Amino acid sequence: MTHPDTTAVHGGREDLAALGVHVPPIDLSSTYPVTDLGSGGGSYETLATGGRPEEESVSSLVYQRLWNPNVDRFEQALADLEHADEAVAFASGMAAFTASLIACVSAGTPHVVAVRPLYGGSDHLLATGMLGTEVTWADADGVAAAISARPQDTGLVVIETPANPSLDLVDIRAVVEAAGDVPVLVDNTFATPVLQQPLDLGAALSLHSATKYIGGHGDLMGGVIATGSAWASRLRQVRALTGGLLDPMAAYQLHRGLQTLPVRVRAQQESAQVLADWLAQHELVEEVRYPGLPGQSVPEGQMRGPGAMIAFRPRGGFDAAAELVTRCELITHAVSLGGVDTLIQHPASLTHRPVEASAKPGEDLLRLSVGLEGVADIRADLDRALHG
Ligand code: MET
Repeated sequence: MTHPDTTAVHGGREDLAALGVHVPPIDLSSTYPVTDLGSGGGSYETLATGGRPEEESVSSLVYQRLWNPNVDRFEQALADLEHADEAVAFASGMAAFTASLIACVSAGTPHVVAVRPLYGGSDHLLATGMLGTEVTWADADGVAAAISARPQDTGLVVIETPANPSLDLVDIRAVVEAAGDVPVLVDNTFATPVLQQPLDLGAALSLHSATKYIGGHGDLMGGVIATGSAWASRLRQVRALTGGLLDPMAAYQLHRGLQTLPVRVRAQQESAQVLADWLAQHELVEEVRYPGLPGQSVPEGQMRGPGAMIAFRPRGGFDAAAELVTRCELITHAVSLGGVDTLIQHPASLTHRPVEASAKPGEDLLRLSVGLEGVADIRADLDRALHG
């Protein structure tokens, strides 16, 4: 196996030289020619039920909702980085999460055990039950008990680590052990495969909002799940039938984004460590949450680095937090994360607004996504915003 940085640059590109091109050709076809009804029908059958074009029955890609070569290339590269057999990409992280939940419901196992905090949209989707799931919220320690209350119809355990927005850490191995035969889905958006490979720790599914670090430039929407072949087939069938597709142009951009993912994550992480250390000493800061700070124990062997997301509470409660975000000048006050520019936002008002009161982030908590600017400039902007 090559070094991960090499995989990031070359993954999903193995056949380009034979094609006589240096970068992937972009295929925007909505439909594909069919030679005859017998083989065309066979292709449709295979692709609409989660199969792949390599199978003998596939003579035509038939229709973009069933297959797209740019999406496939991105999926192959991402799967390699996640140490997964396959990956399945979607229109957004929420479309990816939706597909995993629909797969559970359609298998007759609609009960989901979830550990909070999760991204607010994920929490909201589970809490509404609008896809037919029923959620039990549990602590990591309570996962086994929550499953044993409904052993017949529990289809999934959902965790996010580091968690959005508070950077809480969950021990993936321990949850996998507690889950037994029930598959564990880890939202790996904050860590990226550069820092964490959930499948190596026993998880069945590693989910990303690819909009964030994988795209890395705040200019596209996408989601992806890295997993084993059986789950990949189920997810592709859900995608084909429900249409939550990743656009081919976005797939091209995400595939390109993977090439710089390791260097971006390492550089952003380096600045985040500097900023977290500085914030932790700041007279106007009450608390900093960052996996690279002392006392915030990362489960053994789980992460290769603390990442580039920081949560902190300025002194002065909600009013101080609300004022701080509007005073930032270099740092953009906006949701989303993982891009080249630094963003700050107030989760209780925005990303986690729909979360029920008892599970909502504190009203003084801010979330910072550290970008690639000079760290002294980010620090100066934060310092000015903190002092008012
Ligand atoms: N998942 C994104 C975030 O955590 C998006 C936001 S809320 C619409 O910032």
